[in-house]
Amino acid sequence: MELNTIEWKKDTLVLLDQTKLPNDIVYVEVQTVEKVWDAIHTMIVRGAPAIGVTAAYGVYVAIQHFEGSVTAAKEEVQKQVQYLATSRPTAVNLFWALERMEQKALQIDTNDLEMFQDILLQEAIAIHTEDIEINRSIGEHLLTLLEDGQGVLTHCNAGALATTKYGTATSPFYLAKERGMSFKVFADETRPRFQGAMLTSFELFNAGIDVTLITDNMAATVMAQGKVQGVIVGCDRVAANGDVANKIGTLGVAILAKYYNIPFYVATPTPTIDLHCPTGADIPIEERSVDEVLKPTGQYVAPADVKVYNPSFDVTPAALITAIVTEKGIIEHPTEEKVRAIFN
Ligand SMILES: CSC[C@H]1O[C@H](OP(=O)(O)O)[C@H](O)[C@@H]1O
Repeated sequence: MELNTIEWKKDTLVLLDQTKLPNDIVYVEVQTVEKVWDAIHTMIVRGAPAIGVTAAYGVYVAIQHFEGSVTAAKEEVQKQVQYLATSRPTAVNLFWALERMEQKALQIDTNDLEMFQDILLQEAIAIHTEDIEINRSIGEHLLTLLEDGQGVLTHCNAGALATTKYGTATSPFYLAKERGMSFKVFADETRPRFQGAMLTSFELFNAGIDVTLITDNMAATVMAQGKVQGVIVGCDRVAANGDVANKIGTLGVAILAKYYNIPFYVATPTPTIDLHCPTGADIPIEERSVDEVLKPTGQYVAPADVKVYNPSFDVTPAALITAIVTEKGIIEHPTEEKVRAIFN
């Protein structure tokens, strides 16, 4: 069953509604910039790279039916870029994509509105197609760090559903299957939104990849039992010094990996590296609704009025990271100097 996280089809943005998985496969047409904002904010589409690609299309959707001068259209682009930037705060891919679309718009030298609109659409499509190659390349680099048959633990969903194909952390699993290799993947459920259970175990099982779902409190056990020889996670923003913001719970897994001397890899598209962000302490961490914790599947699992703290991400310091694995290469034992060098 081929699932498309994001599609540009018949001049319309179509998103797989990830809030309905794994029970229902529902695609939604997103035809206004407000609905693009809502799709990102409510996590119909989620995952740093997928958020970036969706935002890029969102900029085009905002002026798709615009009427007026190109100058006015450019002003509208700038206004809607600012609006889309408020949809979620942590994944830097959102801001990277919006900045790229805005710069493209401002550089277009034409008074022909249709030409202006088409050039912007082509830029969004380019961001979309580039994501596929980035993910495949990350997978190739990760495969050089792994051995066929190893147990690999992953947290949250940095899979095909978080991107446009392959995923980032899951890319080596898909490439391995194409080549007759196989890893034993352990996907933890990843409360409170259960991306590991609802998305990662779903997409890998659907792809015929060996995946075992574990609860969030089992990472230490599978490591202690020698079932895990590597950890691969995604990321939402990498600071210039190599600190990484990723789904809440990542820090705990990194600490356990350090204790059990298990390599901890962060699969990182370079658009997720924010050189303007000096350290992990400077990364804005999204806090989401208390209802995500109180009633994760609709029924209360705690008193309705109890206090809840629900940061959606945490920060793993560079010292706990064995390597940041990008499409451009591997940054072993990341430091600011090494992170900046990947762009040279
Ligand atoms: C390659 S996806 C990166 C990242 O995004 C996920 O967060 P969310 O599901 O809230 O968008 C998770 O942190 C993944 O690791």
